[in-house]
Amino acid sequence: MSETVVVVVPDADILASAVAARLVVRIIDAQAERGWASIVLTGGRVAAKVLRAVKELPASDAVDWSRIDLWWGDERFLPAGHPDRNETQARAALLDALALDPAHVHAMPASDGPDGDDAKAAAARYAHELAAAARPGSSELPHFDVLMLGVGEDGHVASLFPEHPGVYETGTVAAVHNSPKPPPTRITLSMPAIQTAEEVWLIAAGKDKAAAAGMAIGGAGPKQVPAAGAVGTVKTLWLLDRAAAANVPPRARSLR
Ligand SMILES: O=C(O)[C@H](O)[C@@H](O)[C@H](O)[C@H](O)COP(=O)(O)O
Repeated sequence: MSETVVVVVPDADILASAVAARLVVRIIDAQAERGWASIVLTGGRVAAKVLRAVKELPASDAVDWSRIDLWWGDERFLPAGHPDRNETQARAALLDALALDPAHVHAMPASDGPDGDDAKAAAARYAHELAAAARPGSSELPHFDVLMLGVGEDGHVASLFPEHPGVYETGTVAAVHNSPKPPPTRITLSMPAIQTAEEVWLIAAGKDKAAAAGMAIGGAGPKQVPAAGAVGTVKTLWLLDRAAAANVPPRARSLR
């Protein structure tokens, strides 16, 4: 049974630093335990702050960045190198400064890639890439030590939006059209894929996220508030600043 822990820190800057420190330790532990780490990145402003904080963290030098798989939970379906792509922003924030093995950095396809502007074909390609790295006992997905997610004001995670077709996806990867958050076309892990991660970390800062965090932690339905469905097999971690935690029931809070 997965446990849910809610960690509340004073502000967005401290949140980014705290998540960065937690991520580095988690990667180091995974590499000590399994010789490898597998992390799923996300997009958005908070995620970029976290990655920048990792780059500034001295302990990041304790990570063997050649022994890690990086995946994405979603991507804006734009040409390679487009500044709005989550991959572009992650590379600028951190990845280009690391001695990563390029073969283990699994960016989602771009709209000028082998499938052109066919987002459905590009989603299928990423599903195939995931399956090719599947862990023992699974035919479709690798082991994910940590899957990070930002949280939208409407309660979306990755590119799974309230009552949008993607939240009904039963496969591992879906194409998203007419996204409520621009750009309109995206690729996203499905909720069932997200739920295979050992730990799911939901990271949100600011008062505009308070409603979504409060509803998700308070037990809202995952179709209406997708963040409510983003749970890990071992742990679900809500990492919030005080403003985003304003609606979280006190009983749910734990400063661990
Ligand atoms: O591609 C995206 O936009 C993200 O994957 C999206 O799910 C993001 O994480 C949330 O919208 C939160 O974004 P902010 O942290 O910028 O509010």
